[in-house]
Amino acid sequence: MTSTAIQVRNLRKAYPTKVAVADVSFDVRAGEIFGVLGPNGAGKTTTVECVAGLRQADGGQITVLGVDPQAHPEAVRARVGIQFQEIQLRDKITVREALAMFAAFHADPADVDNLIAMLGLTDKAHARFKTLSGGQKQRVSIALALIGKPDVAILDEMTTGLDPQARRDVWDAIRAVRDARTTVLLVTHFMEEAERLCDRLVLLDAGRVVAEGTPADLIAATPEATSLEDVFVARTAAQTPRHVFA
Ligand SMILES: Nc1ncnc2c1ncn2[C@@H]1O[C@H](COP(=O)(O)OP(=O)(O)OP(=O)(O)O)[C@@H](O)[C@H]1O
Repeated sequence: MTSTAIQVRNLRKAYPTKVAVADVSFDVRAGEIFGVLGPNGAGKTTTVECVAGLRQADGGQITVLGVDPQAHPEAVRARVGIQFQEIQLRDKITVREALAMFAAFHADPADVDNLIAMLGLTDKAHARFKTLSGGQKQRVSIALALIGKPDVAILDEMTTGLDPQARRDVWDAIRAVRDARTTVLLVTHFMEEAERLCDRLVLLDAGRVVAEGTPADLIAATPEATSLEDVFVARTAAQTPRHVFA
């Protein structure tokens, strides 16, 4: 039987001027790649920040690996790897040094060189962080999320700024992570990424769930849709596909 890694029930989060998450519920099964999709401002980042215990929700219940991240954020963060959109590292540190430094914070870290190879950074292992391209820095941030061998990895816009080949390399790496039994919660704007990579996904719009299922199920359930992008346009208030990539 497949177990549930993450359960979100009736999540609500309002900022002083905006209800970011009105009512969001979904289940993520252990060992799957689960996507959180939606137009700009749909509440994706706020949702995953609440799941990670980085933000206090106003209502609803969340469990991650059986633990409430709102009540016990430290316990959840010990088992969850989070990719930060902007990583701050000293300019002179090398890729390998950075990963080794973060590995030292964990009792049973991943092998630094394997992780570097998995993310296609072997020839940059001894390069200083400041000399890396945006895409290479992005891959370092993914490696840092995985260094503690987390049971759950939360990746927010992980391939933004990557060229098509680098994006495909990262997809392969994420599949390898999933195949090694890590559950992956993925926020993405890229419909092709979601279609190819996600086992299941939830589509948010204006802080609510408008669709949930496998990419194939969602396409089949939407009249005249032949791609996830068609589903996105049909089910959200996004006016044109261009909005998706804004
Ligand atoms: N700290 C904050 N204070 C006030 N409003 C915020 C804050 N963070 C987010 N918001 C607003 O809440 C809404 C949801 O934001 P959130 O970042 O969760 O959406 P998102 O789906 O991740 O958007 P994007 O795709 O643009 O990153 C947006 O309207 C955003 O402007």
